[in-house]
Amino acid sequence: MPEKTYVLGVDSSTQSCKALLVEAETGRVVETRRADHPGGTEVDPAAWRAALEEATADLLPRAAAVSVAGQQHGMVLLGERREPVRPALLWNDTRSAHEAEELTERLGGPERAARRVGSVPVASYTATKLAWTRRNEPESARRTRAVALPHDYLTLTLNADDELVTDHGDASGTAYYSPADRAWVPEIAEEALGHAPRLPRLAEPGEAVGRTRGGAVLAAGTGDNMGAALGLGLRPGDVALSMGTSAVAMMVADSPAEDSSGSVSGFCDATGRYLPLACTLNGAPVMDLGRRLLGVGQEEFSELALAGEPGAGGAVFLPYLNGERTPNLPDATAQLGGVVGDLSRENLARAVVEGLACSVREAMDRVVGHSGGEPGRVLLIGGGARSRAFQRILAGVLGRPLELPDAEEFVALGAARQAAWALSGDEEPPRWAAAEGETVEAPARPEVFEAYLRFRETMHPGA
Ligand SMILES: Nc1ncnc2c1ncn2[C@@H]1O[C@H](COP(=O)(O)OP(=O)(O)O)[C@@H](O)[C@H]1O
Ligand SMILES: O=C(CO)[C@@H](O)[C@H](O)COP(=O)(O)O
Repeated sequence: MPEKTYVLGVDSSTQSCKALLVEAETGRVVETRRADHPGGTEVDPAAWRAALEEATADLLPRAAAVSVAGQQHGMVLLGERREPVRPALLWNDTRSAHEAEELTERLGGPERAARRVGSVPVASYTATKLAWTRRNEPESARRTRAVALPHDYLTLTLNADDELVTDHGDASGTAYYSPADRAWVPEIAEEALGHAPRLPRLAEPGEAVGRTRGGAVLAAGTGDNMGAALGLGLRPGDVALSMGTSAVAMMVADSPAEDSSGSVSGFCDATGRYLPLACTLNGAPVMDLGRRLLGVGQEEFSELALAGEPGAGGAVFLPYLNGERTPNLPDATAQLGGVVGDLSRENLARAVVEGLACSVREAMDRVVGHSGGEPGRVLLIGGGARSRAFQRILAGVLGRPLELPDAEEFVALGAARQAAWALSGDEEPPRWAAAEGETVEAPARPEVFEAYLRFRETMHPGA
């Protein structure tokens, strides 16, 4: 029997690095590894590199091709010898909110900004972090020779040719890239940093960008959400909801979003199409906080929330733990309203999960509203999707069934598919069987979402 060919897909996301060894022909996952990342919104890229090495040590030698997908937007400043100049600032670091407003102004206001760089910049976008660094740490800015994204940096560490490369998907989250032109807008990076940094070469979808030292083909990699869309085989009309550190709602599209309201990020995907997306800063860690406060594990927290009443006895939770991006409230904190003397543990857990579900519904409504159509399938993925309470409560708040694809780690699976694509040299990604899954249904609870919006309007009028 001929030897099987394997490819390696990596997801270097906010909380951890996950690696899947996958059969190139079928997409069947044969091995899974994981290594933790440090917490915080500022991380030394060396820690990601160490996690990548740990998670892939015994898998990389078995792979004919490899691809790294990574958390989007993070600013990795590289010096003369390609060494990180300072810790990376992550997508969920809101310190550059003021610079985001300034950049939007400089680009001619929201409408022009959306046309020029695909999205209205918020603090997540890399360009705003460059401007923050120039203003607050001029020495770090001065020492910077090249700017990379997390996945570009990790791909560079694997590349025997030492070339810095990125893809259009992750590039589209920098705010110094034009999705309409599919090209960098280097003058934005230059103005933000105070001098022109080297930017990675933009690889085309499916391109083999080099080889590892062991001889495996290296794909360009991509942003984690683009990886998930590729891993899911997202079809027009499908909505993918990802419940990781962030909560994301995304669809695939044939043209850039250019949403001047700022609700929808106008990203590229990893296949040459586009990926309109709404992202919140507060995903699964909202449930982590809930279970810490109640002193229970994930299972018990889920059971408590399911035992609470729909509407949580009037308690309403705005889950903006780390500021928020959808809606754009970078300085917000979380708020619990409607608390009465007999608030039970069950209803407290319920309020936390309902608040999270409402914030996901808001993100999804914005993306679907922008697409102008009715959604087809709604797919739920990511670590937080394992919570039964979240599945059921979200289905109720959305008022529609949710599909739970039965595979896990779609970002790493998408990266593996990109690696197999680069290995094949074909025009299109390999056809792998779509993941089957369970459908979750629950009675519609429009009143829960209405109560959430009313409370939000009281706390943040006009948000
Ligand atoms: N059964 C569960 N219930 C609720 N949350 C969960 C469960 N399993 C994992 N999570 C949460 O999922 C998150 C990690 O998801 P993941 O998609 O890996 O994040 P990221 O890609 O941002 O690193 C963590 O906050 C973790 O606590
Ligand atoms: O900022 C965004 C998308 O614009 C986030 O979705 C990051 O890409 C981080 O993703 P996760 O770690 O939550 O998967």
